[in-house]
Amino acid sequence: MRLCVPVAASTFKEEQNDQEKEVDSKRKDEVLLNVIRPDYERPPPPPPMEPLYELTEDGKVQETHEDVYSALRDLGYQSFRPGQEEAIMRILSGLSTLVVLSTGMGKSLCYQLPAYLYAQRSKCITLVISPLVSLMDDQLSGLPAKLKAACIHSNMTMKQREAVKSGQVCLLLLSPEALVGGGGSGSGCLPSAQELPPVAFACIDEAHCVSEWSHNFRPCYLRLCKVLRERLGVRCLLGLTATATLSTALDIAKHLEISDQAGIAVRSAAVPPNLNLSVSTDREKDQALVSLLKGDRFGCLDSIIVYCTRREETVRVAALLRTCLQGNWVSKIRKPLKWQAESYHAGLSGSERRRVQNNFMCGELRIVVATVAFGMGLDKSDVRGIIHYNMPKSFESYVQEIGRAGRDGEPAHCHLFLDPEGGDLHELRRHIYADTVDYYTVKRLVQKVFPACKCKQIHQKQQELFKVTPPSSRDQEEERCDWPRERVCHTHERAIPIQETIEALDITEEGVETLLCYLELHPQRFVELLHPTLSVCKVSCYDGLRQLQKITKICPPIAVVLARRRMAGERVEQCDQLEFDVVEVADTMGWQLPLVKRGLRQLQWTGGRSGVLVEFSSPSFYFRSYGDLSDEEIDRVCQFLHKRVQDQERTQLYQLTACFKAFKSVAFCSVLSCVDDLDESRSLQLKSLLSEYFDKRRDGDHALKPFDLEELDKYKLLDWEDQIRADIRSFLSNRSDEKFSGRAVARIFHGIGSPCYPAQTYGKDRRYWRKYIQFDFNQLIRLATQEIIRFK
Ligand SMILES: Nc1ncnc2c1ncn2[C@@H]1O[C@H](COP(=O)(O)OP(=O)(O)OP(=O)(O)O)[C@@H](O)[C@H]1O
Repeated sequence: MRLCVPVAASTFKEEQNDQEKEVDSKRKDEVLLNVIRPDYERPPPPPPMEPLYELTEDGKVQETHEDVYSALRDLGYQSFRPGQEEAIMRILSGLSTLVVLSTGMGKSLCYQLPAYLYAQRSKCITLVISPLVSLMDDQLSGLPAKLKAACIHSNMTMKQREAVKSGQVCLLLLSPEALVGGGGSGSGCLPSAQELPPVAFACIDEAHCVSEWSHNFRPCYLRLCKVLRERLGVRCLLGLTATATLSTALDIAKHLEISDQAGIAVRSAAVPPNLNLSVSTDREKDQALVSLLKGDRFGCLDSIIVYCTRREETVRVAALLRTCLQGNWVSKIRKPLKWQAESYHAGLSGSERRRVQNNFMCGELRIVVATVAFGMGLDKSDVRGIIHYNMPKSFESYVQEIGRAGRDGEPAHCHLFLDPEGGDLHELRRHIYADTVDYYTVKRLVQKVFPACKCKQIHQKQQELFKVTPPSSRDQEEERCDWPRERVCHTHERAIPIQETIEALDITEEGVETLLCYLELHPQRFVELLHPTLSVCKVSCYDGLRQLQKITKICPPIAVVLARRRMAGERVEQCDQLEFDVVEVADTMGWQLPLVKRGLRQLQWTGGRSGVLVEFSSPSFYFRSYGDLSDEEIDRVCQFLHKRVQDQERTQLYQLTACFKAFKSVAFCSVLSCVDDLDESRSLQLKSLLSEYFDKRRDGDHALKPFDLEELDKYKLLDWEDQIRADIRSFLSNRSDEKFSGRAVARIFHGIGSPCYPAQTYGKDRRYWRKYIQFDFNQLIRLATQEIIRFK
């Protein structure tokens, strides 16, 4: 916490002496509560590294130097692929850059070559932030021999850590979590900025996760750029992604602070030319799939991935294929039956998943029937076919998934089965609704995030004390403008327990984190997110009451906790155990949390084993937030958050619907029209629809026009309203001892599990679970809310 009351650190000692002189205990408590240490300043980040090449006088990137070509040869390549040279020269000139290139087009070289050249000039390191820890080892082994690299993980040996610190590696791979949690906060595994060699630049792989408008926004990614700049002093950032619409690319560029148009280095065609695409709307999908795999186009292909949305379906379809493709000859050799098709999903054990993946990688397994869990970072260049048994959730996902075929540039085939009734559409809409929250929930979270502080009263008292005329004119002026330019409160550190919040609000951890991120992204920076921490401290004194009194004298945080309890009227003399929110105590005192925690832990060891046990528990969201927001401002914050959630929902519905319509427009009624020959013109038509989608700038108008959705809703709520209401009433009376919100009921009728209403429990009652999946979710909420009110 910043200063609330200007009392210097030395004053604390004086006040402590006062305590020892046994002054009136009430006075002591007040003193303790007002003790503030000077504000803690984080060590400044190291200065950014000088770029290898200066810009020309007119601010342009220089011509490519001979050193760069020679480095290219050192890494085993003869020439650049499109886009690589521009991106590499920008990074070597210290300019942040975003590279949007299809899968397999060679994005990795854009960080490998500059990392190599920077490390040749001086001892330095390049950070590569990659989302999947499980893939890092594969990534390491695939690097050119000349690049010394390491990856950060929790079980790194001392020797490996030392190698990183002493600059023996030039590339360091790490997950976003390892970065955001490390480098100064003390909780991650990345050495702090002071221990690391200078960072040449940082590369963010899968950079679309940075954009809140992306199909795959990950809250942790948002904090990356901030941490890289503020803690590690990195100025030059390289973003890599294969799937970003122009809008998303521009948004990522904003996060990377790329100001010039040239910063978005390359945008290749959304779909590589060697992929041949087709779509069909067969009613008998199983039969159609078997016909496709027996036909001329797919029958001779060796490596095929079939994507399904649901895990159970992957198992069923794999079994179907094993049966139906029995005795079917494939291209080169007749494979033993068990290698024909296997399923893969995140619910399988690690060893089972590895077995399937390895068999597929070495060409012994022909078909993997998988959920999207399969294929991320798959380094198999000769996958020849991708079949979507269900529709993907967006164009981005589609492009990413088909991009796993034909990475060697040879022709590959992709087919999508589209449910003509829109069944997949309803299934996918459930996932979107699962993430949304209502205004009431938003408000409850906001109240937890911005509890009122006393800064305003203290400030007013100070002004009265020093007879400062209140700056009424300034206040009035501030009232007129949108938000106050300066706040009396300089924010406080707070923690809200993760599990308790999830249960109280019935939102997932990721959902809460996303809302907190939106608050951080707001121009007012309402919160500053810190790495999650254990916020509850329990101190137990085995030697009884007197021991607690004794440690009060040597541990100011304990003294503060007791003082506050005494002031609240509690009889603390009887205590031999204390439990408190350590974040709140540290904030009240203006002390750094790690210092307070360390001090408390040391109580266990004062003079050998002390008979004091100190335990920390309750993993919590940890952040700084204001405490002086007025009621009206709190309402505005809620409105802002709720609108953001609704916009996000509309964007995703837009993407989903746009996807469905586009696929439908190029679909054959039956797969038989494309089992043997490809219809080139329809394949090109779909590619151009995809390009149009990726190139179109939506200028914040992500919203779906209402009629777009209604058009797709075959089932009109009005025709079914009485039946739905009756079912809601029956559900409520069957569970009359439980409390439900309209949203909770709508989720159950859509088959969406949530922390308080899990699928494992509520999914068992098939009378209600998933019953009205085809109806509009928001209308179901409305009906359910009305019935709940009537039911009361
Ligand atoms: N300039 C080049 N000349 C020849 N081959 C190259 C060149 N650049 C990259 N490659 C090769 O292209 C293949 C794909 O490269 P890379 O893995 O970097 O693609 P990517 O765009 O990162 O793909 P993904 O999106 O799947 O991660 C690799 O085998 C790599 O060696």
